[in-house]
Amino acid sequence: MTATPVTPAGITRPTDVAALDADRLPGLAAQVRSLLIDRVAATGGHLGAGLGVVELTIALHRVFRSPQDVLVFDTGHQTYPHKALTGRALEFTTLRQAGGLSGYPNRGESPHDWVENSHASVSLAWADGIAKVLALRAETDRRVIAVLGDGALTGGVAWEGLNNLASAPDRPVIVVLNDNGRSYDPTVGGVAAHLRRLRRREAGAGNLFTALGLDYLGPVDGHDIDALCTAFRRAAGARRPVIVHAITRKGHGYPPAEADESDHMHACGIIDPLTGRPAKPPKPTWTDVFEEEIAAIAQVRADVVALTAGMRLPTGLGTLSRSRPGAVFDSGIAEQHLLASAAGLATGGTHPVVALYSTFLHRAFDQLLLDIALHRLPVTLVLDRAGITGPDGPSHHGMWDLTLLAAVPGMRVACPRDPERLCELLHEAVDVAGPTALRFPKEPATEDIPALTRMSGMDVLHRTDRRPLDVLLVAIGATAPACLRAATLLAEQGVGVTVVDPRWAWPPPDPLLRSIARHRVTVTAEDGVAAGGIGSRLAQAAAHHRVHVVGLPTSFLAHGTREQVLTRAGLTGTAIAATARAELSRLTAGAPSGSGR
Ligand SMILES: Cc1ncc(C[n+]2csc(CCOP(=O)(O)OP(=O)(O)O)c2C)c(N)n1
Ligand SMILES: CC(=O)[C@@H](O)[C@H](O)COP(=O)(O)O
Ligand SMILES: [Mg+2]
Repeated sequence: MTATPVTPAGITRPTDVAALDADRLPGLAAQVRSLLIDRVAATGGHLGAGLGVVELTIALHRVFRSPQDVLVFDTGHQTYPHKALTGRALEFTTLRQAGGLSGYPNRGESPHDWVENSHASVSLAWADGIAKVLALRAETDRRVIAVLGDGALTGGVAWEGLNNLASAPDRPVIVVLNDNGRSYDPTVGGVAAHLRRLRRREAGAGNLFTALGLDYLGPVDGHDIDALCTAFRRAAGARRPVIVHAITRKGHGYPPAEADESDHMHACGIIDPLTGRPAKPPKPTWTDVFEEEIAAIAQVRADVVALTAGMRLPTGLGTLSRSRPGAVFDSGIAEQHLLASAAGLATGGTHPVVALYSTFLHRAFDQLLLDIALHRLPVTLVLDRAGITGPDGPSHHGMWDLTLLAAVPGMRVACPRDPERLCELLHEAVDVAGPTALRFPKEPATEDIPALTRMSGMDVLHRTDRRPLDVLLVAIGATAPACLRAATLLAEQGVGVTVVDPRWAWPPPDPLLRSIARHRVTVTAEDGVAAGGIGSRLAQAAAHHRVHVVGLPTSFLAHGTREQVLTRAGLTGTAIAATARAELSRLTAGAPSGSGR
Protein backbone atom coordinates (compact mmCIF):
# COMPACT_ATOMS: atom_id res chain seq x y z
CA MET A 1 0.00 0.00 0.00
CA THR A 2 1.53 3.41 -0.93
CA ALA A 3 2.23 5.55 2.09
CA THR A 4 0.10 8.67 2.47
CA PRO A 5 2.01 11.63 1.01
CA VAL A 6 3.89 13.70 3.53
CA THR A 7 2.47 17.21 3.53
CA PRO A 8 4.43 20.23 4.76
CA ALA A 9 1.64 20.66 7.29
CA GLY A 10 2.77 17.33 8.69
CA ILE A 11 6.27 18.67 9.12
CA THR A 12 6.34 20.57 12.39
CA ARG A 13 10.10 20.60 12.82
CA PRO A 14 13.20 19.79 10.74
CA THR A 15 13.75 16.49 12.57
CA ASP A 16 10.52 15.31 10.91
CA VAL A 17 12.33 15.76 7.60
CA ALA A 18 15.38 13.88 8.82
CA ALA A 19 13.22 11.02 10.05
CA LEU A 20 11.47 10.41 6.73
CA ASP A 21 12.33 7.37 4.64
CA ALA A 22 14.30 8.51 1.60
CA ASP A 23 11.63 7.21 -0.76
CA ARG A 24 9.15 9.68 0.67
CA LEU A 25 11.30 12.74 -0.03
CA PRO A 26 10.26 13.27 -3.68
CA GLY A 27 6.67 13.32 -2.48
CA LEU A 28 7.52 15.88 0.16
CA ALA A 29 9.30 18.02 -2.45
CA ALA A 30 6.22 17.91 -4.66
CA GLN A 31 4.02 18.91 -1.72
CA VAL A 32 6.27 21.84 -0.80
CA ARG A 33 6.33 22.99 -4.42
CA SER A 34 2.57 22.93 -4.75
CA LEU A 35 2.22 24.78 -1.43
CA LEU A 36 4.48 27.55 -2.75
CA ILE A 37 2.64 27.80 -6.06
CA ASP A 38 -0.84 27.78 -4.50
CA ARG A 39 -0.06 30.21 -1.73
CA VAL A 40 2.09 32.70 -3.65
CA ALA A 41 -0.48 32.69 -6.44
CA ALA A 42 -3.04 33.80 -3.86
CA THR A 43 -0.97 36.45 -2.07
CA GLY A 44 1.83 37.45 -4.40
CA GLY A 45 5.48 37.22 -3.36
CA HIS A 46 8.70 35.56 -4.37
CA LEU A 47 8.33 32.35 -6.37
CA GLY A 48 11.13 31.40 -8.78
CA ALA A 49 13.93 31.36 -6.22
CA GLY A 50 12.02 29.26 -3.68
CA LEU A 51 10.93 26.75 -6.32
CA GLY A 52 14.60 26.36 -7.23
CA VAL A 53 15.70 25.34 -3.73
CA VAL A 54 12.98 22.89 -2.61
CA GLU A 55 15.23 19.82 -2.81
CA LEU A 56 18.22 21.79 -1.53
CA THR A 57 16.28 22.91 1.55
CA ILE A 58 15.01 19.39 2.24
CA ALA A 59 18.60 18.13 2.06
CA LEU A 60 19.81 20.90 4.38
CA HIS A 61 17.23 19.91 6.99
CA ARG A 62 18.02 16.22 6.58
CA VAL A 63 21.73 16.62 7.18
CA PHE A 64 21.96 19.57 9.54
CA ARG A 65 20.22 20.08 12.87
CA SER A 66 18.69 23.54 12.76
CA PRO A 67 18.75 25.60 14.96
CA GLN A 68 21.60 23.79 16.72
CA ASP A 69 23.30 24.12 13.33
CA VAL A 70 22.95 27.64 11.99
CA LEU A 71 21.39 28.05 8.54
CA VAL A 72 21.99 31.55 7.15
CA PHE A 73 20.15 32.33 3.90
CA ASP A 74 21.49 35.14 1.73
CA THR A 75 18.86 37.73 0.70
CA GLY A 76 16.18 35.49 2.17
CA HIS A 77 13.71 35.57 -0.73
CA GLN A 78 14.27 31.86 -1.31
CA THR A 79 13.26 30.77 2.23
CA TYR A 80 9.63 29.81 1.66
CA PRO A 81 10.58 26.06 1.54
CA HIS A 82 12.61 26.58 4.73
CA LYS A 83 9.55 28.15 6.39
CA ALA A 84 7.33 25.31 5.16
CA LEU A 85 9.72 22.74 6.69
CA THR A 86 10.08 24.54 10.01
CA GLY A 87 6.47 24.40 11.10
CA ARG A 88 5.02 27.41 9.26
CA ALA A 89 3.31 25.72 6.29
CA LEU A 90 -0.17 26.62 7.51
CA GLU A 91 0.77 30.29 7.91
CA PHE A 92 1.35 30.86 4.21
CA THR A 93 -2.21 32.12 3.87
CA THR A 94 -0.97 35.27 5.68
CA LEU A 95 2.20 35.68 3.59
CA ARG A 96 3.49 39.28 3.48
CA GLN A 97 0.28 40.60 5.06
CA ALA A 98 0.20 42.90 8.08
CA GLY A 99 0.75 40.74 11.15
CA GLY A 100 1.28 37.67 8.96
CA LEU A 101 4.23 35.65 7.73
CA SER A 102 7.15 37.74 6.57
CA GLY A 103 8.49 37.14 3.06
CA TYR A 104 11.97 36.85 4.55
CA PRO A 105 13.48 35.08 7.55
CA ASN A 106 12.12 36.57 10.75
CA ARG A 107 13.51 35.86 14.21
CA GLY A 108 10.12 36.57 15.75
CA GLU A 109 8.62 33.73 13.71
CA SER A 110 11.10 30.97 14.35
CA PRO A 111 14.40 30.01 16.04
CA HIS A 112 15.34 28.57 12.64
CA ASP A 113 15.58 32.09 11.17
CA TRP A 114 18.70 34.19 11.64
CA VAL A 115 19.05 37.08 9.15
CA GLU A 116 16.05 39.34 8.42
CA ASN A 117 17.96 41.65 6.10
CA SER A 118 16.93 41.07 2.49
CA HIS A 119 19.95 42.87 1.06
CA ALA A 120 22.13 40.46 -0.86
CA SER A 121 25.65 39.15 -0.31
CA VAL A 122 26.09 39.51 3.46
CA SER A 123 25.37 35.89 4.47
CA LEU A 124 29.06 34.95 4.52
CA ALA A 125 29.87 37.83 6.86
CA TRP A 126 27.05 36.73 9.16
CA ALA A 127 28.29 33.14 9.02
CA ASP A 128 31.82 34.28 9.77
CA GLY A 129 30.67 36.23 12.81
CA ILE A 130 28.49 33.42 14.12
CA ALA A 131 31.29 30.89 13.60
CA LYS A 132 33.61 33.12 15.57
CA VAL A 133 31.27 33.40 18.52
CA LEU A 134 30.62 29.64 18.53
CA ALA A 135 34.38 29.11 18.58
CA LEU A 136 34.75 31.60 21.43
CA ARG A 137 32.11 29.63 23.33
CA ALA A 138 33.83 26.34 22.39
CA GLU A 139 30.56 25.15 20.82
CA THR A 140 32.48 23.23 18.19
CA ASP A 141 29.70 20.68 17.68
CA ARG A 142 27.54 23.30 15.94
CA ARG A 143 27.92 23.81 12.20
CA VAL A 144 27.40 27.14 10.41
CA ILE A 145 26.01 26.98 6.87
CA ALA A 146 25.53 29.95 4.53
CA VAL A 147 23.30 29.54 1.47
CA LEU A 148 23.90 32.15 -1.19
CA GLY A 149 22.98 32.52 -4.84
CA ASP A 150 25.22 33.05 -7.83
CA GLY A 151 23.78 36.55 -8.09
CA ALA A 152 24.63 37.31 -4.47
CA LEU A 153 28.15 36.09 -5.24
CA THR A 154 28.58 39.04 -7.63
CA GLY A 155 28.39 41.37 -4.62
CA GLY A 156 31.71 42.57 -3.25
CA VAL A 157 30.87 41.87 0.38
CA ALA A 158 30.46 38.19 -0.56
CA TRP A 159 34.13 38.10 -1.61
CA GLU A 160 35.10 39.85 1.60
CA GLY A 161 33.27 36.96 3.24
CA LEU A 162 35.09 34.28 1.24
CA ASN A 163 38.39 36.00 2.03
CA ASN A 164 37.69 35.84 5.76
CA LEU A 165 36.24 32.33 5.80
CA ALA A 166 39.28 31.04 3.94
CA SER A 167 41.54 32.67 6.51
CA ALA A 168 40.22 30.44 9.30
CA PRO A 169 40.66 26.75 8.51
CA ASP A 170 39.83 26.00 12.12
CA ARG A 171 36.40 27.65 11.87
CA PRO A 172 34.67 25.39 9.31
CA VAL A 173 31.86 27.39 7.71
CA ILE A 174 29.99 25.50 4.99
CA VAL A 175 29.03 27.65 2.01
CA VAL A 176 26.24 26.30 -0.19
CA LEU A 177 26.38 28.11 -3.50
CA ASN A 178 22.93 27.92 -5.10
CA ASP A 179 23.95 28.38 -8.71
CA ASN A 180 20.99 28.74 -11.07
CA GLY A 181 22.83 31.05 -13.43
CA ARG A 182 20.37 33.83 -12.75
CA SER A 183 20.07 36.98 -10.75
CA TYR A 184 16.99 38.44 -12.40
CA ASP A 185 18.78 38.39 -15.74
CA PRO A 186 21.45 35.76 -16.35
CA THR A 187 24.18 36.53 -13.83
CA VAL A 188 26.88 38.75 -15.29
CA GLY A 189 30.65 39.17 -15.03
CA GLY A 190 33.78 37.13 -14.62
CA VAL A 191 32.38 35.27 -11.61
CA ALA A 192 29.41 34.10 -13.66
CA ALA A 193 31.71 32.97 -16.47
CA HIS A 194 33.86 31.07 -13.99
CA LEU A 195 30.83 29.34 -12.51
CA ARG A 196 29.71 28.37 -16.00
CA ARG A 197 33.10 26.73 -16.60
CA LEU A 198 32.88 24.91 -13.27
CA ARG A 199 29.33 23.77 -14.06
CA ARG A 200 30.58 22.33 -17.33
CA ARG A 201 33.67 20.86 -15.62
CA GLU A 202 35.77 22.57 -18.32
CA ALA A 203 39.40 21.57 -18.32
CA GLY A 204 41.71 24.39 -17.37
CA ALA A 205 38.87 26.32 -15.71
CA GLY A 206 40.85 26.53 -12.50
CA ASN A 207 38.92 27.06 -9.30
CA LEU A 208 38.67 30.46 -7.58
CA PHE A 209 37.49 28.86 -4.36
CA THR A 210 40.30 26.36 -3.89
CA ALA A 211 42.72 29.07 -4.96
CA LEU A 212 41.46 31.09 -1.98
CA GLY A 213 41.90 28.10 0.34
CA LEU A 214 38.38 26.65 0.62
CA ASP A 215 37.59 23.04 -0.22
CA TYR A 216 35.30 22.77 -3.23
CA LEU A 217 32.63 20.08 -3.62
CA GLY A 218 30.71 20.02 -6.87
CA PRO A 219 29.14 20.67 -9.15
CA VAL A 220 26.25 18.82 -7.49
CA ASP A 221 22.77 18.38 -8.98
CA GLY A 222 20.77 20.78 -6.82
CA HIS A 223 17.53 18.84 -7.43
CA ASP A 224 18.93 15.45 -6.38
CA ILE A 225 18.27 15.19 -2.65
CA ASP A 226 20.47 12.15 -2.20
CA ALA A 227 23.43 13.73 -4.01
CA LEU A 228 22.99 16.91 -1.99
CA CYS A 229 22.86 14.99 1.30
CA THR A 230 26.04 13.17 0.38
CA ALA A 231 27.78 16.44 -0.44
CA PHE A 232 26.54 18.13 2.73
CA ARG A 233 27.71 15.21 4.89
CA ARG A 234 31.12 15.35 3.22
CA ALA A 235 31.24 19.09 3.78
CA ALA A 236 30.32 18.65 7.44
CA GLY A 237 32.95 15.96 7.82
CA ALA A 238 35.67 18.09 6.27
CA ARG A 239 35.87 20.20 9.40
CA ARG A 240 37.29 23.09 7.36
CA PRO A 241 35.85 25.91 5.20
CA VAL A 242 34.17 24.34 2.19
CA ILE A 243 31.91 25.43 -0.64
CA VAL A 244 29.29 23.08 -2.07
CA HIS A 245 28.47 24.17 -5.63
CA ALA A 246 24.84 23.15 -6.19
CA ILE A 247 23.39 23.53 -9.67
CA THR A 248 19.71 24.44 -9.57
CA ARG A 249 17.05 25.82 -11.89
CA LYS A 250 15.16 28.96 -10.87
CA GLY A 251 11.42 28.26 -11.09
CA HIS A 252 12.00 24.49 -11.26
CA GLY A 253 8.87 22.36 -11.31
CA TYR A 254 6.44 25.09 -12.33
CA PRO A 255 6.20 25.38 -16.13
CA PRO A 256 5.10 29.05 -16.21
CA ALA A 257 8.16 29.97 -14.12
CA GLU A 258 10.48 27.69 -16.09
CA ALA A 259 9.26 29.30 -19.32
CA ASP A 260 9.54 32.88 -18.04
CA GLU A 261 12.72 34.03 -19.73
CA SER A 262 12.64 37.47 -18.07
CA ASP A 263 13.35 36.24 -14.53
CA HIS A 264 11.71 32.81 -14.01
CA MET A 265 8.95 34.47 -11.97
CA HIS A 266 11.39 35.83 -9.43
CA ALA A 267 8.48 37.71 -7.83
CA CYS A 268 4.84 37.92 -8.83
CA GLY A 269 1.55 39.50 -7.85
CA ILE A 270 -1.66 37.53 -7.48
CA ILE A 271 -1.71 35.08 -10.40
CA ASP A 272 -3.73 32.24 -11.90
CA PRO A 273 -1.76 29.24 -10.59
CA LEU A 274 -2.56 27.23 -13.68
CA THR A 275 -1.17 29.72 -16.17
CA GLY A 276 1.07 31.92 -14.03
CA ARG A 277 -0.59 34.94 -15.60
CA PRO A 278 -1.64 37.94 -13.46
CA ALA A 279 -5.16 37.61 -12.06
CA LYS A 280 -5.76 41.23 -13.12
CA PRO A 281 -4.03 43.14 -15.90
CA PRO A 282 -1.16 45.07 -14.25
CA LYS A 283 -1.63 48.86 -14.08
CA PRO A 284 1.11 51.14 -15.46
CA THR A 285 3.58 52.02 -12.72
CA TRP A 286 5.93 54.90 -12.03
CA THR A 287 8.70 52.55 -13.20
CA ASP A 288 6.96 52.19 -16.56
CA VAL A 289 6.85 55.98 -16.88
CA PHE A 290 10.56 56.21 -16.10
CA GLU A 291 11.34 53.37 -18.51
CA GLU A 292 9.72 55.19 -21.40
CA GLU A 293 11.19 58.59 -20.55
CA ILE A 294 14.79 57.50 -20.04
CA ALA A 295 14.71 55.67 -23.37
CA ALA A 296 13.38 58.83 -25.05
CA ILE A 297 16.04 61.00 -23.41
CA ALA A 298 18.83 58.61 -24.37
CA GLN A 299 17.69 58.69 -27.98
CA VAL A 300 18.61 62.40 -28.18
CA ARG A 301 21.37 62.52 -25.58
CA ALA A 302 24.27 60.32 -26.63
CA ASP A 303 26.09 61.27 -23.40
CA VAL A 304 23.34 59.74 -21.24
CA VAL A 305 24.09 56.15 -20.14
CA ALA A 306 22.23 54.00 -17.63
CA LEU A 307 23.56 51.73 -14.89
CA THR A 308 21.98 48.88 -12.95
CA ALA A 309 23.08 46.55 -10.13
CA GLY A 310 21.63 43.31 -11.44
CA MET A 311 18.13 44.75 -11.83
CA ARG A 312 17.87 45.91 -15.46
CA LEU A 313 14.18 45.07 -15.90
CA PRO A 314 12.82 45.77 -12.38
CA THR A 315 14.31 49.29 -12.47
CA GLY A 316 12.88 50.14 -15.90
CA LEU A 317 15.97 49.91 -18.12
CA GLY A 318 14.52 47.23 -20.41
CA THR A 319 13.45 49.54 -23.23
CA LEU A 320 16.73 51.45 -23.25
CA SER A 321 18.75 48.23 -23.14
CA ARG A 322 16.97 47.16 -26.30
CA SER A 323 17.07 50.50 -28.12
CA ARG A 324 20.67 51.33 -27.17
CA PRO A 325 22.27 48.13 -25.79
CA GLY A 326 25.65 49.83 -25.40
CA ALA A 327 24.14 52.50 -23.16
CA VAL A 328 23.16 50.20 -20.30
CA PHE A 329 25.75 48.75 -17.93
CA ASP A 330 25.00 45.96 -15.45
CA SER A 331 27.53 45.55 -12.61
CA GLY A 332 25.86 42.55 -11.03
CA ILE A 333 24.59 43.00 -7.47
CA ALA A 334 27.35 45.48 -6.71
CA GLU A 335 25.95 48.90 -5.86
CA GLN A 336 29.22 50.22 -4.45
CA HIS A 337 31.05 49.34 -7.63
CA LEU A 338 28.15 50.72 -9.67
CA LEU A 339 28.30 54.20 -8.13
CA ALA A 340 32.08 54.43 -8.26
CA SER A 341 32.00 53.30 -11.90
CA ALA A 342 29.39 56.01 -12.50
CA ALA A 343 31.96 58.48 -11.19
CA GLY A 344 34.44 57.14 -13.71
CA LEU A 345 31.91 57.35 -16.53
CA ALA A 346 30.97 60.91 -15.56
CA THR A 347 34.61 61.94 -15.43
CA GLY A 348 34.84 60.83 -19.03
CA GLY A 349 32.06 63.18 -20.14
CA THR A 350 28.92 61.03 -19.92
CA HIS A 351 25.88 61.69 -17.76
CA PRO A 352 25.25 58.38 -15.96
CA VAL A 353 21.71 57.64 -14.76
CA VAL A 354 21.99 55.06 -11.97
CA ALA A 355 18.72 53.16 -11.54
CA LEU A 356 18.41 51.59 -8.08
CA TYR A 357 15.79 50.69 -5.56
CA SER A 358 16.06 53.33 -2.85
CA THR A 359 16.86 50.81 -0.11
CA PHE A 360 19.93 49.54 -1.96
CA LEU A 361 21.50 52.99 -2.04
CA HIS A 362 22.42 52.62 1.62
CA ARG A 363 25.41 50.37 0.98
CA ALA A 364 26.83 52.75 -1.63
CA PHE A 365 26.59 55.95 0.41
CA ASP A 366 30.38 56.30 0.61
CA GLN A 367 30.68 56.12 -3.17
CA LEU A 368 27.89 58.70 -3.52
CA LEU A 369 29.57 61.04 -1.03
CA LEU A 370 33.26 60.70 -1.90
CA ASP A 371 33.36 59.37 -5.43
CA ILE A 372 30.47 61.28 -6.97
CA ALA A 373 29.67 64.35 -4.83
CA LEU A 374 33.21 65.18 -3.73
CA HIS A 375 34.12 65.48 -7.40
CA ARG A 376 30.84 67.29 -8.18
CA LEU A 377 30.12 64.82 -10.98
CA PRO A 378 27.00 64.89 -13.16
CA VAL A 379 25.44 61.61 -12.02
CA THR A 380 21.67 61.16 -11.59
CA LEU A 381 20.39 58.56 -9.14
CA VAL A 382 16.89 57.34 -10.00
CA LEU A 383 15.55 55.76 -6.82
CA ASP A 384 12.59 53.49 -7.40
CA ARG A 385 10.66 51.93 -4.49
CA ALA A 386 11.25 55.11 -2.49
CA GLY A 387 9.18 55.54 0.67
CA ILE A 388 6.99 52.69 1.86
CA THR A 389 7.11 49.62 -0.36
CA GLY A 390 4.79 47.61 1.93
CA PRO A 391 4.82 43.78 1.73
CA ASP A 392 8.61 43.53 1.42
CA GLY A 393 8.96 44.85 4.96
CA PRO A 394 11.58 46.77 6.91
CA SER A 395 14.70 46.04 4.82
CA HIS A 396 12.97 47.13 1.64
CA HIS A 397 11.20 50.38 2.59
CA GLY A 398 13.02 53.21 0.80
CA MET A 399 12.70 55.54 3.77
CA TRP A 400 16.25 56.62 4.53
CA ASP A 401 17.18 58.09 1.14
CA LEU A 402 16.08 61.68 1.80
CA THR A 403 18.02 61.82 5.05
CA LEU A 404 21.13 60.40 3.35
CA LEU A 405 20.84 62.55 0.23
CA ALA A 406 20.23 65.83 2.10
CA ALA A 407 23.52 65.24 3.95
CA VAL A 408 25.54 65.12 0.72
CA PRO A 409 27.17 68.43 -0.19
CA GLY A 410 26.03 69.71 -3.60
CA MET A 411 23.32 67.06 -3.94
CA ARG A 412 20.05 68.15 -5.53
CA VAL A 413 17.02 66.00 -4.75
CA ALA A 414 13.90 65.89 -6.94
CA CYS A 415 10.69 64.39 -5.59
CA PRO A 416 8.04 64.15 -8.33
CA ARG A 417 4.43 64.18 -7.10
CA ASP A 418 3.09 62.45 -10.19
CA PRO A 419 4.29 60.81 -13.39
CA GLU A 420 4.14 64.10 -15.30
CA ARG A 421 6.55 65.68 -12.86
CA LEU A 422 8.72 62.52 -12.97
CA CYS A 423 9.28 63.12 -16.68
CA GLU A 424 9.80 66.86 -16.21
CA LEU A 425 12.27 66.43 -13.37
CA LEU A 426 14.18 63.65 -15.12
CA HIS A 427 14.81 65.98 -18.05
CA GLU A 428 15.92 68.70 -15.63
CA ALA A 429 18.16 66.30 -13.69
CA VAL A 430 20.15 65.11 -16.70
CA ASP A 431 20.84 68.76 -17.49
CA VAL A 432 22.39 69.45 -14.08
CA ALA A 433 26.18 69.50 -14.09
CA GLY A 434 26.41 67.93 -10.67
CA PRO A 435 24.96 65.08 -8.57
CA THR A 436 21.19 64.76 -8.59
CA ALA A 437 18.68 62.25 -7.30
CA LEU A 438 15.09 61.61 -8.20
CA ARG A 439 12.84 59.28 -6.22
CA PHE A 440 9.42 57.74 -6.67
CA PRO A 441 7.24 55.12 -4.94
CA LYS A 442 6.26 51.55 -5.69
CA GLU A 443 2.69 52.03 -6.77
CA PRO A 444 0.59 52.34 -9.91
CA ALA A 445 1.19 55.60 -11.75
CA THR A 446 -1.14 58.12 -10.12
CA GLU A 447 -3.26 60.74 -11.86
CA ASP A 448 -1.39 63.94 -12.70
CA ILE A 449 -1.85 66.69 -10.09
CA PRO A 450 -1.81 70.05 -11.91
CA ALA A 451 -0.44 73.18 -10.24
CA LEU A 452 -2.35 76.42 -9.80
CA THR A 453 0.85 78.28 -10.48
CA ARG A 454 4.64 77.85 -10.36
CA MET A 455 6.90 80.20 -8.41
CA SER A 456 10.61 79.85 -9.35
CA GLY A 457 10.30 76.11 -9.62
CA MET A 458 7.91 75.57 -6.72
CA ASP A 459 4.36 74.48 -7.62
CA VAL A 460 1.38 75.85 -5.70
CA LEU A 461 -1.24 73.09 -5.65
CA HIS A 462 -3.91 74.66 -3.46
CA ARG A 463 -4.90 77.96 -1.83
CA THR A 464 -7.98 78.47 0.32
CA ASP A 465 -9.80 81.48 -1.08
CA ARG A 466 -10.54 84.44 1.11
CA ARG A 467 -8.86 82.94 4.17
CA PRO A 468 -5.72 84.06 6.01
CA LEU A 469 -2.40 82.28 5.53
CA ASP A 470 -2.95 79.96 8.49
CA VAL A 471 -1.23 76.78 7.32
CA LEU A 472 1.37 75.96 4.70
CA LEU A 473 1.48 72.29 3.75
CA VAL A 474 4.74 71.30 2.04
CA ALA A 475 4.11 68.17 -0.01
CA ILE A 476 7.30 66.21 -0.72
CA GLY A 477 6.76 63.99 -3.75
CA ALA A 478 4.13 61.29 -3.41
CA THR A 479 2.63 62.83 -0.24
CA ALA A 480 0.85 65.45 -2.42
CA PRO A 481 -2.50 63.61 -2.50
CA ALA A 482 -2.48 63.29 1.30
CA CYS A 483 -1.65 67.00 1.66
CA LEU A 484 -4.48 67.98 -0.68
CA ARG A 485 -6.83 65.78 1.35
CA ALA A 486 -5.63 67.53 4.51
CA ALA A 487 -6.26 70.90 2.88
CA THR A 488 -9.86 69.93 2.15
CA LEU A 489 -10.40 68.81 5.74
CA LEU A 490 -8.82 72.00 7.12
CA ALA A 491 -10.76 74.26 4.76
CA GLU A 492 -14.00 72.61 5.98
CA GLN A 493 -12.93 73.74 9.46
CA GLY A 494 -12.38 77.32 8.25
CA VAL A 495 -8.58 77.10 8.17
CA GLY A 496 -6.71 78.93 5.42
CA VAL A 497 -4.35 76.44 3.70
CA THR A 498 -1.71 76.69 1.01
CA VAL A 499 -0.29 73.46 -0.42
CA VAL A 500 3.04 73.66 -2.23
CA ASP A 501 5.24 71.10 -3.97
CA PRO A 502 8.89 72.22 -4.14
CA ARG A 503 9.63 69.62 -6.86
CA TRP A 504 13.34 69.97 -6.12
CA ALA A 505 12.94 69.24 -2.43
CA TRP A 506 16.58 69.82 -1.53
CA PRO A 507 18.12 72.30 -1.34
CA PRO A 508 14.81 74.17 -0.85
CA PRO A 509 13.77 76.71 -3.48
CA ASP A 510 13.79 80.32 -2.20
CA PRO A 511 10.02 80.80 -2.57
CA LEU A 512 9.53 77.95 -0.11
CA LEU A 513 11.38 79.64 2.71
CA ARG A 514 9.51 82.86 1.95
CA SER A 515 6.19 80.99 2.08
CA ILE A 516 7.14 79.47 5.43
CA ALA A 517 7.81 82.96 6.79
CA ARG A 518 4.40 84.19 5.60
CA HIS A 519 2.27 81.43 7.14
CA ARG A 520 1.39 81.00 10.81
CA VAL A 521 2.16 77.28 10.78
CA THR A 522 4.01 75.04 8.33
CA VAL A 523 3.58 71.29 8.14
CA THR A 524 5.86 69.27 5.89
CA ALA A 525 5.01 65.75 4.75
CA GLU A 526 7.50 63.21 3.39
CA ASP A 527 7.53 59.43 3.00
CA GLY A 528 11.00 59.31 4.51
CA VAL A 529 12.21 59.26 8.10
CA ALA A 530 11.32 62.58 9.73
CA ALA A 531 14.61 62.84 11.61
CA GLY A 532 17.17 64.44 9.32
CA GLY A 533 14.77 64.44 6.37
CA ILE A 534 13.65 67.35 4.25
CA GLY A 535 11.16 68.67 6.77
CA SER A 536 13.55 68.73 9.69
CA ARG A 537 16.15 70.44 7.53
CA LEU A 538 13.52 73.00 6.46
CA ALA A 539 12.64 73.49 10.11
CA GLN A 540 16.32 74.14 10.78
CA ALA A 541 16.60 76.54 7.81
CA ALA A 542 13.48 78.41 8.90
CA ALA A 543 14.18 77.99 12.59
CA HIS A 544 12.39 81.12 13.63
CA HIS A 545 9.16 79.87 12.12
CA ARG A 546 6.83 77.09 13.13
CA VAL A 547 7.63 74.09 10.95
CA HIS A 548 6.12 70.74 11.92
CA VAL A 549 7.44 67.69 10.29
CA VAL A 550 5.15 64.80 9.42
CA GLY A 551 7.34 61.92 8.31
CA LEU A 552 8.15 58.32 9.08
CA PRO A 553 9.44 57.34 12.51
CA THR A 554 13.10 56.39 12.84
CA SER A 555 12.23 52.76 13.27
CA PHE A 556 11.94 49.58 11.23
CA LEU A 557 8.40 49.34 9.91
CA ALA A 558 6.89 45.87 9.61
CA HIS A 559 5.36 44.65 6.35
CA GLY A 560 1.77 45.36 5.35
CA THR A 561 0.17 47.07 2.40
CA ARG A 562 1.69 50.45 1.58
CA GLU A 563 -1.51 52.14 2.70
CA GLN A 564 -1.59 50.28 6.02
CA VAL A 565 2.01 51.23 6.79
CA LEU A 566 1.52 54.86 5.78
CA THR A 567 -1.65 55.06 7.90
CA ARG A 568 0.13 53.50 10.89
CA ALA A 569 2.89 56.10 10.42
CA GLY A 570 0.42 59.00 10.30
CA LEU A 571 1.14 59.95 6.70
CA THR A 572 -2.46 60.52 5.72
CA GLY A 573 -4.47 63.63 4.92
CA THR A 574 -6.40 63.26 8.15
CA ALA A 575 -3.25 63.03 10.25
CA ILE A 576 -1.60 65.98 8.49
CA ALA A 577 -4.70 68.10 9.03
CA ALA A 578 -4.80 67.10 12.69
CA THR A 579 -1.17 68.19 13.12
CA ALA A 580 -1.94 71.59 11.60
CA ARG A 581 -5.07 72.03 13.71
CA ALA A 582 -3.25 71.07 16.89
CA GLU A 583 -0.53 73.61 16.18
CA LEU A 584 -2.99 76.36 15.34
CA SER A 585 -4.83 75.65 18.58
CA ARG A 586 -1.58 75.83 20.51
CA LEU A 587 -0.81 79.16 18.82
CA THR A 588 -4.24 80.54 19.58
CA ALA A 589 -3.95 79.42 23.20
CA GLY A 590 -0.50 81.04 23.35
CA ALA A 591 0.96 77.66 24.39
CA PRO A 592 4.61 76.88 23.43
CA SER A 593 4.95 75.35 19.97
CA GLY A 594 4.93 71.56 19.71
CA SER A 595 8.13 70.01 18.38
CA GLY A 596 8.32 68.58 14.91
CA ARG A 597 7.95 64.77 14.93
C1 LIG B 1 22.09 44.70 -2.24
C2 LIG B 1 20.94 44.16 -3.02
N1 LIG B 1 20.78 44.58 -4.29
C3 LIG B 1 19.73 44.13 -5.01
C4 LIG B 1 18.83 43.24 -4.46
C5 LIG B 1 17.62 42.80 -5.26
N2 LIG B 1 17.63 41.35 -5.47
C6 LIG B 1 16.91 40.53 -4.76
S1 LIG B 1 17.11 38.93 -5.19
C7 LIG B 1 18.18 39.39 -6.43
C8 LIG B 1 18.78 38.35 -7.32
C9 LIG B 1 19.53 37.39 -6.46
O1 LIG B 1 20.13 36.42 -7.30
P1 LIG B 1 20.71 35.12 -6.59
O2 LIG B 1 21.52 35.51 -5.43
O3 LIG B 1 21.36 34.35 -7.67
O4 LIG B 1 19.43 34.37 -6.03
P2 LIG B 1 18.30 33.62 -6.87
O5 LIG B 1 17.16 34.61 -6.98
O6 LIG B 1 18.87 33.24 -8.19
O7 LIG B 1 17.93 32.43 -6.04
C10 LIG B 1 18.38 40.76 -6.44
C11 LIG B 1 19.25 41.49 -7.39
C12 LIG B 1 19.03 42.85 -3.12
N3 LIG B 1 18.15 42.03 -2.49
N4 LIG B 1 20.09 43.30 -2.44
C1 LIG C 1 14.50 40.21 -2.60
C2 LIG C 1 14.63 41.46 -3.38
O1 LIG C 1 15.32 42.37 -3.02
C3 LIG C 1 13.79 41.68 -4.56
O2 LIG C 1 13.26 40.49 -5.07
C4 LIG C 1 12.67 42.62 -4.19
O3 LIG C 1 11.88 42.02 -3.19
C5 LIG C 1 11.82 42.93 -5.39
O4 LIG C 1 10.99 43.99 -5.06
P1 LIG C 1 9.79 44.36 -6.07
O5 LIG C 1 8.86 43.20 -6.02
O6 LIG C 1 9.25 45.62 -5.49
O7 LIG C 1 10.41 44.53 -7.43
MG1 LIG D 1 20.77 32.91 -8.87
